[in-house]
Amino acid sequence: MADVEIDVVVVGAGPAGENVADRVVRAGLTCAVVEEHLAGGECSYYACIPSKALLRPMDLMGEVGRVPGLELGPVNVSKVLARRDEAISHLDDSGQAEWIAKLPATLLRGRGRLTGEREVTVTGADGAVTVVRARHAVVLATGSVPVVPPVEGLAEAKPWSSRDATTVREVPRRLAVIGGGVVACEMTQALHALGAEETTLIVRGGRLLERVEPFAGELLAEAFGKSGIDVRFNTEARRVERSADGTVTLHLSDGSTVEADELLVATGRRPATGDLGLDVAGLDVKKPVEVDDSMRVPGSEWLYAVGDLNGRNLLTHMGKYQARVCGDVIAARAKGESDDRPSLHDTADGYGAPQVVFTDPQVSAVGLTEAAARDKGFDVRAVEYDLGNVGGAYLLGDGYKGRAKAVVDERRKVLLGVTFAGPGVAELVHAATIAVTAEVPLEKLWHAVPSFPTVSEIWLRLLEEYGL
Ligand SMILES: Cc1cc2nc3c(=O)[nH]c(=O)nc-3n(C[C@H](O)[C@H](O)[C@H](O)COP(=O)(O)OP(=O)(O)OC[C@H]3O[C@@H](n4cnc5c(N)ncnc54)[C@H](O)[C@@H]3O)c2cc1C
Ligand SMILES: NC(=O)c1ccc[n+]([C@@H]2O[C@H](COP(=O)([O-])OP(=O)(O)OC[C@H]3O[C@@H](n4cnc5c(N)ncnc54)[C@H](O)[C@@H]3O)[C@@H](O)[C@H]2O)c1
Repeated sequence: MADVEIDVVVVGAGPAGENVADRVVRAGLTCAVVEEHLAGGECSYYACIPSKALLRPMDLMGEVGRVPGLELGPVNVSKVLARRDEAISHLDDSGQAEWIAKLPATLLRGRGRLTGEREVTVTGADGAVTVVRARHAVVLATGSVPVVPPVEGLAEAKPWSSRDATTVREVPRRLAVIGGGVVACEMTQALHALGAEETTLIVRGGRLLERVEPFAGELLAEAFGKSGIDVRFNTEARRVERSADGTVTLHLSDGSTVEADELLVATGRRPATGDLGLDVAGLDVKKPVEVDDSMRVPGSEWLYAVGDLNGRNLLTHMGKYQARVCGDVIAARAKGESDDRPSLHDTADGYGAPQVVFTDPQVSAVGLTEAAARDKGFDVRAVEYDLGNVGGAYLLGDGYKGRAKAVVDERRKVLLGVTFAGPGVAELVHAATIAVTAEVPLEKLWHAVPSFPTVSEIWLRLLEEYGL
């Protein structure tokens, strides 16, 4: 048994954990990062990167289809999958391991577990055990794992998780998907475009993307329907079975059945708290690890949690933001400096994280929806505008269809949230993020003149709708 003493120990080398290491090392501390699978985490190999690589051809097909004079050729699926494989480095993390080494930080391969105050025990694949003691902080960054609902026969039918969908080698001809959130919508559309001819989406509720403004899910459902994806709202799987020839049969709550070659379950994720030794710190393994705005566990001097594990916002960019706050605050505290500088508090999560759903139409949003703002007691006024009537959008393609909505705090005259749905709206959301998080008064926003003819002219239209 080897013992290591170091300033900071990070458990989990996903985007959040890696960024904590980066920040503490930049500040002059030493750091060890514990990783049991691939350095780079879920995002790099099984989530953001492969899903977006698979969605890009569908995105371009949509664009080309809207511009007369361009021809759409057949999709070469094997080349699309080969590009996906390049994007995920063929599931080889040596590049990331090198990046960690160059920080420099120490990569410890194995499963990390809290075994005492400031102590993590790492068990390698070969059973070798290393006990690592942190002088200043232990940061947990173990991410999240998919949830499989307790439906009769579902687990036995060996459904796909998002990992199977994003690393797909052979696109099933018949695909069924359970869920109506981001993973379900993105992967349904990607796989349908890549050859899943019969695609059925089984949605428990009455709409897609239930956390964003309703019009976004409605536009997406309309596009799904047009492209031949069969969306069944207000429907649940009651029983699932897989026959000897591999066919999966879903018995649905409305009495109908769906047959498919593969079934993707995309019903959300839960924090990866299992076997992490959270009891050592008196924490409940069934819940996300609660943290304060410096990402520290309340009541602890040394334990922090960043990324999906703390349940604030399950998004890579938010995990990395939290990691920057966390790494910097650990360094400040280690040096006896003030930990009260503005950059040492997580305020962005509180505004409502920016997010892009890379479907066609894309959906991008930041801040609060109108309903959420009203629930929080704000004095709200919301304005909407049809994106198809914006010159820059119209020029992007015939029949451009989209919508935007701004939610205004009437008392302070600032934006609480903005949502866009339509082709190519991904890049619009950062301007909205600046307006929302910097609380730019509408009177000032009026002077941020959008270029003509760009889709950004939507800003002018929304402000005019508001009455400026
Ligand atoms: C299909 C899909 C697509 C997505 N697309 C996007 C997107 O486009 N944009 C976006 O912002 N977000 C996206 N997300 C969400 C994003 O993947 C996560 O928010 C992000 O990966 C969280 O980062 P993390 O560092 O907290 O955790 P992870 O990336 O999950 O990394 C955690 C790491 O910890 C390791 N680990 C776990 N337990 C232990 C242990 N006990 N010891 C040692 N190591 C351990 C794991 O092996 C893993 O490497 C997507 C998610 C899915 C499922
Ligand atoms: N582009 C992106 O930013 C992106 C892409 C993919 C995933 N993600 C992140 O990953 C996380 C996980 O995504 P997700 O789509 O799995 O989760 P989600 O929470 O977004 O959606 C889960 C869906 O499953 C449904 N559901 C839950 N339990 C169910 C049950 N028992 N039966 C039937 N339906 C059920 C919900 O109603 C919801 O529609 C999200 O928080 C998301 O932010 C982000």
